[in-house]
Amino acid sequence: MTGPSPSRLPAPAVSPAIDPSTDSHLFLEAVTKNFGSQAVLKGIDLSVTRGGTTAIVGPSGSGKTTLLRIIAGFEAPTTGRVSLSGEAVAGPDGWVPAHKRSIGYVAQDGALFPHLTVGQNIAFSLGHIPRARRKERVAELMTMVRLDPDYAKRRPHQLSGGQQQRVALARALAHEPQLMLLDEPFSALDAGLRVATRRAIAEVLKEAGVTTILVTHDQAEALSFADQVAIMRDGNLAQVGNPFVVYTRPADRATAEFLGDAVILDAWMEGSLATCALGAIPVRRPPVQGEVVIMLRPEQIRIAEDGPIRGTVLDTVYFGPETTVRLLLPDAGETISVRHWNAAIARPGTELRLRVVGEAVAFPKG
Ligand SMILES: Nc1ncnc2c1ncn2[C@@H]1O[C@H](COP(=O)(O)OP(=O)(O)OP(=O)(O)O)[C@@H](O)[C@H]1O
Repeated sequence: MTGPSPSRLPAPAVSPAIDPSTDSHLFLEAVTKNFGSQAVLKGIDLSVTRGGTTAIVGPSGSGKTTLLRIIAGFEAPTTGRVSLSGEAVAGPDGWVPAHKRSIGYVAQDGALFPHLTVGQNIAFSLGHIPRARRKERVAELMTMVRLDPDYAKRRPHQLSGGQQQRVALARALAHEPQLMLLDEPFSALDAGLRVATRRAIAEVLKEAGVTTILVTHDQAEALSFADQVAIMRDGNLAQVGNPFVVYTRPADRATAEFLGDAVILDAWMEGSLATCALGAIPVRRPPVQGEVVIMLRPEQIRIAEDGPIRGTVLDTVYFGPETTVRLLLPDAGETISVRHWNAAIARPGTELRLRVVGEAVAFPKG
């Protein structure tokens, strides 16, 4: 058995002191926030690249909105620093008020003025340009967010939820912010509209080259929208990384389970192989040797006629494109869930053969 060498230990998910890279647009350093005796943010370090898209995702109450409000300048941090393009905007080195930070903000419900028309809502943020130019600019902004400029005469309630969110985005884009903050802007939309609106808004912001931060509690939204995902838990960032890395190599078990379905199994780590109910599975950079728990995503466990592992179907849940199949592994006495496209493959009691593809992630036990 080979012991873990220091070089094989995983790098810390969030380094304690991130250097602001030259293209860093937003830089947070050890940001904390207390409300009375409640510590809501406990030391946030985050660097956001210019023109990049970051999603802050986490369970309700983890501090996401508070962090966004600190970035916007609606709240001051208790300790720590916030810099925009290298300039201190909050903390001991300076304070720049919200309206001078070149930041746009789109709230969950869009917060449009119901008594104004769509055009007037958008023009509300156009005080800086001559009156004669405003109508034309409203039409430009509406085209930019893929809305028919004829809708300018309508009132917000005469538009769909997704269209209203695009108006809110157009209004937020009107003063040409360099940074756009989106606070759960899609959560009130139904599933289909949500995906379409999300895609449209992501495209608009990318085309405009606006750095974007999206707050969401929906992990699929975070993974699909952003090029950097920051997972927030209980006032800390549990992990920051690109969507593929955080999904396939979560920093800890809670992050693994938050980001999607996870198959968690007890295992014995020896070298780079973890022996568990599914056999010996390769693990990249095992954190320790001996007793561990390992994590696989359900899509890594394939139903295959020649698979080496036996599983007996306990039950299935049908989701349309996919069926979740719960299986008992009789040799190990453990239960796991896998996914398969063919709902007809598995009736309770059927014995299936399984094969694991790819690597598992191991976490120290306990
Ligand atoms: N102005 C405030 N005064 C006192 N407590 C506050 C204030 N704002 C937020 N909190 C508390 O801070 C904690 C984090 O709230 P926050 O809204 O940042 O969480 P969140 O992750 O955005 O949650 P959700 O997803 O439910 O919106 C909560 O316990 C909340 O009650």
